[in-house]
Amino acid sequence: MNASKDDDPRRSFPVSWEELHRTGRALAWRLLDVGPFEGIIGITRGGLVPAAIVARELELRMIDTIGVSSYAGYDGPRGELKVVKPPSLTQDGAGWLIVDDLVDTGETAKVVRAMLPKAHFATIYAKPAGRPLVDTFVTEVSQDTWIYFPWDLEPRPVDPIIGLRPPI
Ligand SMILES: O=P(O)(O)OC[C@H]1O[C@H](OP(=O)(O)OP(=O)(O)O)[C@H](O)[C@@H]1O
Ligand SMILES: O=c1[nH]c(=O)c2nc[nH]c2[nH]1
Ligand SMILES: [Mg+2]
Repeated sequence: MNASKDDDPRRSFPVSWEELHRTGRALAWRLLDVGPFEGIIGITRGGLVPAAIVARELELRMIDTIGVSSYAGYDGPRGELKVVKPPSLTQDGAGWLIVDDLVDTGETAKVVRAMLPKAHFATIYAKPAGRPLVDTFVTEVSQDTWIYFPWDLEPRPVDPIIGLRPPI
């Protein structure tokens, strides 16, 4: 089953800024053995913060983006993937690093890899369906998990867990 934010997936995986930073740095450590890279291409928008973390750690200053849009609106259903901003790079991507926050179904990765087939594709998180499309990632979560990134969260009061217990 593929999770979506509209489905109430079985598992939710909220990520704090600190955790994202730590796991982004862990990704940079893994990429150290793969590079050096000419530069980095962030997949907007989710790949922008991870790309900034990796660029800082690997001292990459050539930064490009690919803009991919897949939802009709914030809460709309997932629509057809559209490349709203192609990469500036006109070659096959050899020597370049592509960074996104996660692969889920792998559809975004497929579109991006078709544009730059020789680039190295890295994400912080991977779900099983997308995993074969990623060259390097750090943390795998199950397909029915929805990852909540810190830019999509705000701290809120919650009821005590005991109150959530169903009545006997
Ligand atoms: O493997 P997939 O099923 O294609 O899903 C992964 C993509 O979905 C999310 O982006 P989204 O299209 O929601 O846009 P955003 O990065 O602008 O939030 C995420 O940032 C990945 O890019
Ligand atoms: O914030 C997100 N969390 C996810 O788990 C996910 N899967 C696709 N797109 C996603 N966006
Ligand atoms: Mg994205």
